[in-house]
Amino acid sequence: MNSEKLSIIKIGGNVIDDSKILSSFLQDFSNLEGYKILVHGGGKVATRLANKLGIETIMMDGRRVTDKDMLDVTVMTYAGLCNKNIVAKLQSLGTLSMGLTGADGNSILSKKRENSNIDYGFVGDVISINSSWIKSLLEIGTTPVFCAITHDKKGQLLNTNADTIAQSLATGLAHLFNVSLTYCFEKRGVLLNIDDENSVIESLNFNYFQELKTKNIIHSGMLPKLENCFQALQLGVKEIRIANPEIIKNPNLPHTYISI
Ligand SMILES: Nc1ncnc2c1ncn2[C@@H]1O[C@H](COP(=O)(O)OP(=O)(O)O)[C@@H](O)[C@H]1O
Ligand SMILES: CC(=O)N[C@@H](CCC(=O)OP(=O)(O)O)C(=O)O
Repeated sequence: MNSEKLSIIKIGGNVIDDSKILSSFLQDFSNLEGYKILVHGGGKVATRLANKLGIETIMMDGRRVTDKDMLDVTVMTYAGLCNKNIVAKLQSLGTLSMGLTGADGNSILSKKRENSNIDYGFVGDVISINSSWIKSLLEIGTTPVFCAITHDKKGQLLNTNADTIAQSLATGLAHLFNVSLTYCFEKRGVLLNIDDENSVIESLNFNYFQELKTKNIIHSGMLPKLENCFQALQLGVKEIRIANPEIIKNPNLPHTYISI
């Protein structure tokens, strides 16, 4: 194992949607030393665009049901609008970055979801990542910026939850780097009371997660996020945090540390 540190940071739709928060985050991300990868969602932006086009949004357990029309919306939004805006801003900050879908460099291979009670449509579950290619990008000084689109290597693009993309990259690179994974969103961390920013759960393990899920204290988009965290820990990722984007600049701010 290479002891070199790799920081994988994921930002969600609410961060991307607020230009002030996004700019401030990208400045901090640019200042971050060492190997790094940015993963972004953009669910909120896709929902808004779909709405403008008269396409209904259906979310099940925090995941988007993606028919052909919705797939087009998500590809345009995530791989186009969001990804290219972020990459352009990073270039302006002096970070040599490259925007990628999973099809680019065959970097993230996935499989259309089957065997689910719900027909999610064109939603992909990650099978593998092209870790050696991603490593070489990092080694030539490039910062990859991944969006939430993958492919099946048969010519089909698939919509994949951005939290899962971050987790798959983290686990797929854990044999090559000392990986830390940070999920940034609009709140300070996982909260005991969603309306109280001061109720951050500082440490969350799997049993406590199950308890809070049963009590509906953790729900919606937080469910796939945490499921991804526990999977990543089992597969060798060393450090996982859920936090506000401010954590990048100030690691001592309250946040949620995930453990098995
Ligand atoms: N206990 C909780 N603490 C914090 N957020 C929670 C909790 N339970 C549910 N959530 C919801 O999860 C959302 C984060 O998930 P999601 O929207 O998928 O994140 P992202 O912005 O990273 O895409 C929060 O905006 C919040 O509405
Ligand atoms: C299958 C699935 O749910 N894909 C997500 C991908 C984007 C995403 O994850 O965006 P956030 O991080 O902003 O939520 C979606 O289309 O909403």
